[in-house]
Amino acid sequence: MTHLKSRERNCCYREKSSWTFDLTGTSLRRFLLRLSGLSMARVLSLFRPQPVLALVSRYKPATCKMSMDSRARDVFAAAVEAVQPDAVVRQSVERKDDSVLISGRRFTLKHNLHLVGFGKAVLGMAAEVERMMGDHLVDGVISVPHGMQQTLRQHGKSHLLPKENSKIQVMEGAKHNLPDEDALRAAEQIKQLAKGLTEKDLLLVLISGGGSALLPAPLPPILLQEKLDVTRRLAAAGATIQELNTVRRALSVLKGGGLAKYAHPAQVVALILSDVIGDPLDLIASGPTVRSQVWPEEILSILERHKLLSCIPASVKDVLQKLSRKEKAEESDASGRVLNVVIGSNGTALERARLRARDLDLHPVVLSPGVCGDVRSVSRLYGLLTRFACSPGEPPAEVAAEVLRLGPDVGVQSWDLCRTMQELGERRAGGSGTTCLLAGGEPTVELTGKGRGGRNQELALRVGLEWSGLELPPNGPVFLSGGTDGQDGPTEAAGAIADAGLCAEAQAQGLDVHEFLSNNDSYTFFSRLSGGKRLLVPGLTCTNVMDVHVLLFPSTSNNNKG
Ligand SMILES: Nc1ncnc2c1ncn2[C@@H]1O[C@H](COP(=O)(O)OP(=O)(O)OP(=O)(O)O)[C@@H](O)[C@H]1O
Ligand SMILES: O=C(O)[C@H](O)CO
Repeated sequence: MTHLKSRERNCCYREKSSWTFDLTGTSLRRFLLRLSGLSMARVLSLFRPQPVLALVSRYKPATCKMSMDSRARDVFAAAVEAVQPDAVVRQSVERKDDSVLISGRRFTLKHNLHLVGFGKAVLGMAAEVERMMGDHLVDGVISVPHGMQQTLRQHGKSHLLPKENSKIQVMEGAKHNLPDEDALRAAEQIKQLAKGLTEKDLLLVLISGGGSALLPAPLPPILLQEKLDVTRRLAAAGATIQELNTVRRALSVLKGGGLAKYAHPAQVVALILSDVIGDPLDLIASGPTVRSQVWPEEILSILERHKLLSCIPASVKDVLQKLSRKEKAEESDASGRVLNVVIGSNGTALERARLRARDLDLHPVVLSPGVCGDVRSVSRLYGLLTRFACSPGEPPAEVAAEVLRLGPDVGVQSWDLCRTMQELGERRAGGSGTTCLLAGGEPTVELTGKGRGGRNQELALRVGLEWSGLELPPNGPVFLSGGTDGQDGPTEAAGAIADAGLCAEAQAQGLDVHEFLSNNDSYTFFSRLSGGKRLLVPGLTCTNVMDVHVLLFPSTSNNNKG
């Protein structure tokens, strides 16, 4: 590897880190040939459809010096690859002769398997289930985002599509992540499939983020439009996903355990790719396989908190009144025949990112998979941790105190903050090389402007701003924030990368960081800055476990070595 020219090296890594390159291209083959000394035949055999990063990661670039930016991108790509829909199914479902093992339980297959699914990642999950189960799969219906199949084909991800003549009916709907008539029809089909099952049947339910919008079934007499209005107003008023899905559950036929009830007496196994902090089963896609008690008072208090009580439709009030009357009467024993299994989460992504960081000769430190709160507080946290990790001299005591004070605002426990600061402190004192701080979660942005952006790009920009006044090593730090679904808000980017020179570079190019921030225009900012080189654009990833943050700190004792 050492004999590769530096331009060629950079080119290889740029391609690898953005993991969208064309595998039929020649540059990666050349790279592998030179790097590994493998025969041409062996290298060509590696170019079968398989996860790109897994392929490249076998060839650890031991002596090659990647830029900080490339390493951050590479670690993010590894995080996303760990939660690819087909991979998470393969890792959690084991087919053994005529049975299937899931989470330590064995289920007998007798051409009795049925499948339903809803969410942004279930297409690839369903395709994998069909491949594994063969003839035992009798039928299936999945509800996926509008345009998903076409997009997968265009992105060369046909392996995530069910085969031709598949037994699975794919229904697309919920344009812009909002329930619509198409999604309503899909929900009805799913309900009918579940309703027809007997005790001999096994129903696999595939669930991932975006599932709530893809499985709308309002309780009569509520109309779809009325339910949509309520959830839309709640979201616009800043309701949390917990509040939003608590309300959705109460107003829905299938959410909050409704689907499992319809499938009774069949055995139900739900495979869940979590996109909610803490992986709460009853909230992910509003928990269609998790029986939950509805307390009308709770719903009313959520609506009151967001000043929406006066504008809820009569049909919603009607349903809430009826619920309070027959609250207990409706309990069913369906839950005894239901197994809910989380098969992938932000934690899964962070764990793979940690391993990849090690491969890249970084020293990984995992902060938490539960970072939330306003991006201003989160960027403040990362600014403080940067001072703690790499400002010259001993970190002032007030930095640690402020980090701990911020904990509740950003959803991170004191224990995790202390452990992280201890590790960063030890690295400061003795470690050489680069530290890789990893975190995940879903911060929020208070939208006040009319620009284009997303929470990841806004967070990266704010971290760059935090760093602008600090005295930092010349070769770092670098911060990457990216949405694992490949889309940050309504933009083509998944996120962006910041470094300590970001603000100065912006100023030199006539871009006013504060102006872009106050207009929530982070995408326009990063697109204009240096030809968009700091944007993270992996394209559609077909998965979703919230966001991943990668913060690289160069060693303070070794500033010039990176
Ligand atoms: N101009 C903007 N600048 C910053 N953030 C924005 C902007 N526009 C939208 N957002 C944020 O983007 C988020 C919506 O993004 P997105 O469509 O990726 O949904 P999501 O929350 O990731 O949904 P899911 O979990 O289903 O993927 C909201 O948190 C919203 O505040
Ligand atoms: O679909 C939903 O409800 C959200 O993505 C959370 O799971």
